Amino acid sequence: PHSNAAQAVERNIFDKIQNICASVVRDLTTFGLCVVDDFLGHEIGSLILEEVLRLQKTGTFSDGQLVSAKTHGKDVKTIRGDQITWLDGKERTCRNISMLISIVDAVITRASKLPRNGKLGNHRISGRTKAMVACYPGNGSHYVKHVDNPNQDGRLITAIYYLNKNWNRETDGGVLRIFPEGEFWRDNVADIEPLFDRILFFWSDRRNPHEVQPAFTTRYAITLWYFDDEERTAAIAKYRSESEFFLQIQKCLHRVHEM
Ligand SMILES: Cc1cc(NC(=O)CCC(=O)O)nc(C)c1Br
Ligand SMILES: [Fe+3]
Repeated sequence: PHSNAAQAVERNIFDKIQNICASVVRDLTTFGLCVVDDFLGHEIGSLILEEVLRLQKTGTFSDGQLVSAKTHGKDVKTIRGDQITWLDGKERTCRNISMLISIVDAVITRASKLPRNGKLGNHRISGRTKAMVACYPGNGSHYVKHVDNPNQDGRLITAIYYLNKNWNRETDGGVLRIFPEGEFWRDNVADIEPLFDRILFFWSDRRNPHEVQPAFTTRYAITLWYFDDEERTAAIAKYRSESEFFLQIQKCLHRVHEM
């Protein structure tokens, strides 16, 4: 039962989705990345943040990966890196995160269907990963420079929604530094602050190596990866045949042992 106010919010958001799609297509095509601020508005953004904080309190986050902090080349201590949990958006306790997911789905789906546009037009996007909710503990943990999809695993677009109020890069760090390929960028980098209610889209492949600089305040983000149909189908087929291949090898080795 939607109240009039909720209906008004929903209409407002779907209006916003229209013009966000156009800028996503234009910016992805031109710059390889797209930043949209004030994506859902303060109220809905805060509801999403509350759900993430509740998830963290109820301990659903995995223990962050252990990263060794080196000083003068010596492993001095291992610190906890980002803690993550995966949501498919159907969880009853995460209605607002589910709404975020369906809104980002709507943006990506519409953007991929916009008439005659850049590279996005040639891609059919019909699937995505679950939503990865990440929390950097703010103990100086960072994320090393990497490419999300270096070997054609099917992921075309990375979408990251940030939840950090009053973020100040000078004191809090945690900037996402992207090293975009492409004419426009030359040797420049794109420093993206993980600001509250900001969403970032970028090509997941080698066009966008990126790193998270050390964060000194707890840093939350929700990431979705959208699949290019063709590449994903091929990746699954490849994976199946490879695992089939390794199963054959194992059987042979097993027989050898039995001889
Ligand atoms: C687990 C995992 C996390 C990330 N996250 C980022 O790159 C940080 C983006 C940000 O929070 O600004 N990337 C990959 C390829 C994997 Br796998
Ligand atoms: Fe990444």
